[in-house]
Amino acid sequence: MEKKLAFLGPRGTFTEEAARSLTQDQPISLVPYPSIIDVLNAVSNKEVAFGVVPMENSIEGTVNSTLDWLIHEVDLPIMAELALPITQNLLVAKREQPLPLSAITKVLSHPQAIAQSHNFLRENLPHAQIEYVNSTALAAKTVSEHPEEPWAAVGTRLNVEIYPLEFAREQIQDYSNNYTRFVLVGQEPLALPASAREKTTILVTLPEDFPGALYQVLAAFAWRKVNLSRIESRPTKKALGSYYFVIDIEQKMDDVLLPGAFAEIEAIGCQVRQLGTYPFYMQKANF
Ligand SMILES: O=C(O)C(=O)C[C@]1(C(=O)O)C=C[C@@H](O)C=C1
Repeated sequence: MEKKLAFLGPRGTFTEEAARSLTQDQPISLVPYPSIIDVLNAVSNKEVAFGVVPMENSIEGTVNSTLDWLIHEVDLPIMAELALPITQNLLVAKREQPLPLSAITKVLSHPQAIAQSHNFLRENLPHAQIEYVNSTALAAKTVSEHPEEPWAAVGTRLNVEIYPLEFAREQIQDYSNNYTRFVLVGQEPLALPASAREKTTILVTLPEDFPGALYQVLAAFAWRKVNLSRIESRPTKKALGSYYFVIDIEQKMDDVLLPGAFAEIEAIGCQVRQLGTYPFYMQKANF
């Protein structure tokens, strides 16, 4: 039976692009889900074997719902990561007379996409109301279904091929070097292409009232010359001021260095949980 992969839908999201790229040529059917949480729950409940969700954007930072759900609500390994170049476009329903920017009353999109285009929107559409929705493609679909309304969506080029839409303006993101990292999670192994870069992500909980604990955690990696590429704190949700540290390590899990570092960190009273050890891919931009 063909395996299924859940992605943040509807059709036409950046997440769909990432999912297609990660599963090229494999007999896997892609199924859209309405939210990041629905994707992760579908994998966790074994409705589908795999899921792809956004994890971090180079302009706006971490997608908190992804990280928090992986930490608190489901226990799914990260199996791969893909960084995709992101270009945002202003899309309007196809009509006989083009809609001038000054006539647009409402702009719909995902909060990350709006945040990536703040300057453009403030300068060109200062009077338009902003409406946040679950994905860029949902915004695009909604705008295409209401051609009578002077609305616009911020989203991918792919939407113009899927829905009856046209470009009001192309490439409206505030910074050209805009990337989003997407992660593949799953319940079973998947054959993935080899990659020159591998990563391991861990979650570290510090003991209370231990001065210098974070310093010691970092020291365990530093003296082993293990490269870290991200350290992020997220609330444990148990008390104000209590945090987890999510750490990305630039190598895959091995038998010596990382177990040694984790044992050293645990010896000072920290807890270490592995969120995944996986290949990392990066798609080149043609901005
Ligand atoms: O709405 C989409 O198209 C998504 O795939 C989500 C998402 C995100 O959550 O960051 C993905 C990439 C872009 O950064 C904007 C939105």
